[in-house]
Amino acid sequence: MSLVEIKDLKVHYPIRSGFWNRVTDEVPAVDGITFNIEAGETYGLVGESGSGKSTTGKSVVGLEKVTGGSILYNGQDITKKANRRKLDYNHDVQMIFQDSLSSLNPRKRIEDIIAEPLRNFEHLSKEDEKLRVLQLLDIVGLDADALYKYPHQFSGGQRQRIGVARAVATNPKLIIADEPVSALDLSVQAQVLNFMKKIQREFGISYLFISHDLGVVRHMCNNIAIMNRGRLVEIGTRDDIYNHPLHIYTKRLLAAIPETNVNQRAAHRASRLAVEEVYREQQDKYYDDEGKAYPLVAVSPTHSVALPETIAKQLAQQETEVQA
Ligand SMILES: Nc1ncnc2c1ncn2[C@@H]1O[C@H](COP(=O)(O)OP(=O)(O)OP(=O)(O)O)[C@@H](O)[C@H]1O
Repeated sequence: MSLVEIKDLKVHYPIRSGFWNRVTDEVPAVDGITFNIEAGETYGLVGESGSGKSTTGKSVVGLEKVTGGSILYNGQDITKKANRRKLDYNHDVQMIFQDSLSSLNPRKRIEDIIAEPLRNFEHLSKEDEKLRVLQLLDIVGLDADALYKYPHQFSGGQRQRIGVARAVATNPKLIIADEPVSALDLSVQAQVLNFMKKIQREFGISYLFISHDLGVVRHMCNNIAIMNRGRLVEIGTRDDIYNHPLHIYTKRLLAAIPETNVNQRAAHRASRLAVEEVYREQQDKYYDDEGKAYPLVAVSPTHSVALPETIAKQLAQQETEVQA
């Protein structure tokens, strides 16, 4: 049994209009997605802005009401409130947000911010609480004098590390990290990601790592799902996604990773243009008549792509021949 099993999850937001504010339509933000997160792994959920990643993350934490499907945590469906309570779910599952400035209360000192989940769930003595907060600061590489400061007195990278310290305070089993490093400079990104990995090793945490950037996800995730217009278009291991991508949307995301090697830039630009041309000419092949992604089809035990079966198998075959 996987730690988390997301089965045909749907979250449709109602659109209201008119004098009576009636529901006249809906936005299928998440439109039937299925994937599993194993204990101790970092699972990547990747897609452009508006593809439904954050809505998925919020549903897993229990912050979003789901329209259909289920989210099993240790085999229990946590879309039902009674199960969340029974499982102590709010203790076991925490979230890290992109915008550390707005997610940390500006009027509270760091000591109180990090201690907040401890006060909610652990009820330690004052001395033990302080020791634990100091320990957490140490783990994320911040000095003890941080205790008495406020969020605005830290850099973006340091604030994000404070967010990580708060999220791991209660030894959670799963952390939903929603674009945790997108607002940071490249060098600081690497620092925060390394802390997240270190903490994962120490505490045995699983991450659902949400990002628009396949470049960042490569360093973090063993398994990756690519999300587009509320659906999953490709699922695979890191090797499947980076070395044998099949869906044109995945190829476009890969081509959008900036090339850091100056000598490779011309080749990178040429391959990016080639992908865009395929997209322009063949995009009908990749989506159904309503412009939606097809159901996923397995082309190997680890790799699935959202295409009609014959096309999926044909593309997988071509990919194998190119590699050989
Ligand atoms: N509360 C809401 N009411 C109505 N529509 C919403 C709501 N929240 C999100 N949406 C819509 O649902 C879709 C998915 O949004 P979501 O925030 O999950 O995407 P995302 O992939 O996380 O994008 P971003 O990275 O920009 O946050 C978008 O079309 C968005 O406009």
